[in-house]
Amino acid sequence: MENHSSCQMKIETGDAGYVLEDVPHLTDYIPNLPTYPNPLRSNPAYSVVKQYFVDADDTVPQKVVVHKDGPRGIHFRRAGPRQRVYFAPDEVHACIVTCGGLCPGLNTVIREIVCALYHMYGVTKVLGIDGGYRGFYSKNTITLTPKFVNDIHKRGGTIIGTSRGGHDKPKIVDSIQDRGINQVYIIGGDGTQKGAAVIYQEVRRRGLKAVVAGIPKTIDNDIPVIDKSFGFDTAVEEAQRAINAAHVEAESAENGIGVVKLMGRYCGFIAMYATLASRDVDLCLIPESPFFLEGEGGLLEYVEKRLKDNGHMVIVVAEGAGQELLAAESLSSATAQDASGNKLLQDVGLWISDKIKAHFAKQQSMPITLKYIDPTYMIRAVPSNASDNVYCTLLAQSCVHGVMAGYTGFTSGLVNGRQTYIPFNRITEKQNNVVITDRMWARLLSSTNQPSFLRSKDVIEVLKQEESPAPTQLLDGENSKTGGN
Ligand SMILES: Nc1ncnc2c1ncn2[C@@H]1O[C@H](COP(=O)(O)OP(=O)(O)OP(=O)(O)O)[C@@H](O)[C@H]1O
Ligand SMILES: O=P(O)(O)OC[C@H]1O[C@](O)(CO)[C@@H](O)[C@@H]1O
Ligand SMILES: [Mg+2]
Repeated sequence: MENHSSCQMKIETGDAGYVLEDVPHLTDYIPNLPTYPNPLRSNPAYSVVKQYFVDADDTVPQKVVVHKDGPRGIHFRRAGPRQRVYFAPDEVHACIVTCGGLCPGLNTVIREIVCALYHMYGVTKVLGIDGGYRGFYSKNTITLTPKFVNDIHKRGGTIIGTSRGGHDKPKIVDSIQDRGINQVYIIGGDGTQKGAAVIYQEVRRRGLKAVVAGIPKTIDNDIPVIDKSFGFDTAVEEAQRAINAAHVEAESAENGIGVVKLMGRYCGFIAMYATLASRDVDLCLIPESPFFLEGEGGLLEYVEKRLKDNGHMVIVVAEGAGQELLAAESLSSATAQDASGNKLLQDVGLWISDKIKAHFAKQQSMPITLKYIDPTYMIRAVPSNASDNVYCTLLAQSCVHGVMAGYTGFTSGLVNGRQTYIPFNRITEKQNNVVITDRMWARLLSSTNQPSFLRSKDVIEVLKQEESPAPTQLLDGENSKTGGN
């Protein structure tokens, strides 16, 4: 087996096209570190479990659909407890930070990191960094104990606060170094993981024995490689309440239309799944699929037809959909950004509602009643549901096992149903989005019976994008992991 190791990438290749995209380890830059037997060996809950410890050579394939002569493809290191650990319990000084927007399950992840450290590894020094990255250098810390976090999984939000912007590398790493922190757990989305990668590089450059690990968070589901992000199921479930309300309102009026705007800045996973789950939706609009309003085959024509056929309709629109149409009409700047540099969006739900109202007002022959429901923040501010709670628990425990085993510069993530350690660069190199030529979007189109709105120039554009996949991409339809094919 060949080994190509560098500060950036640690890649091992094997027979039949096997590739291990490994994660860094403390010993890559600090030699001769002492190791200790894993305390789980004497933990009555685990010592009886056969093969509880993960074999050092266990890896998980990114691609599970293979062809007879195809390469075995990229693998990631399997997560789980190792026989030996690189920290003595009383040596550990851990901290947890949450960054970016809220997501159901944040508190569960915090709770389970604290409890895994305490109960599995005997660690008793765990700090919460208050209010995202900027909290490292501008706020006091919060002491986290199992008692303090006991009930927090029942609450939405994050008990340690979050923020956008404020990623000041030298100040953050100074704070880690000055406080003697040697385990940094960073929970957040794509931006946060980019920030974590930068912190890891600086910690390594300074030669600190401090592990930096990420846990992916985003209800948008825009993080690549992983099966799906925690909180996504909860958000889709919560979105049903808004869609149900829109349906009830629409059904009860003559030519009733319910419009629901859901989150999804650059990708439409929440809208797509909420639509598929509901069956009451007649039209779903997402950022990945362009649409147009006027003329033959346009949105307004479809709305008219649907009302004539069925008397009412429900429209679900992801917040990032149709932004180019709004920008073309708007006088305000389309380049406005939040503190992290994310594009600030215009209200597509309001815009589309106004367009539909204006269209039917002009016609006069068909009076409509339109109700616009915007549950945007409601679907992410709720506590996580039962399955997300279990998912969060496994993610948090897997991350703690990896950190105790001395791995660093990684994000914990579920790949094909297995917990793995993924190098930061694989998580940050691109964003996940709905592939509109995949089966899942076709399923949606056939469930709503909506037109695809694709004109020949859009089809050419989509096909062009498909022909030039990212160089590292081996998977067919990898981007549409959620729901699979
Ligand atoms: N390229 C980057 N380098 C360093 N830090 C970054 C980078 N991008 C974002 N960050 C920092 O990461 C934090 C979170 O980023 P952001 O607000 O984009 O949310 P996110 O983690 O992507 O989560 P979500 O989009 O799901 O809400 C912010 O504090 C931001 O300053
Ligand atoms: O108002 P905030 O906190 O910036 O968050 C809004 C954004 O956060 C997300 O939920 C996650 O990125 C997006 O869907 C949304 O655009
Ligand atoms: Mg983001």
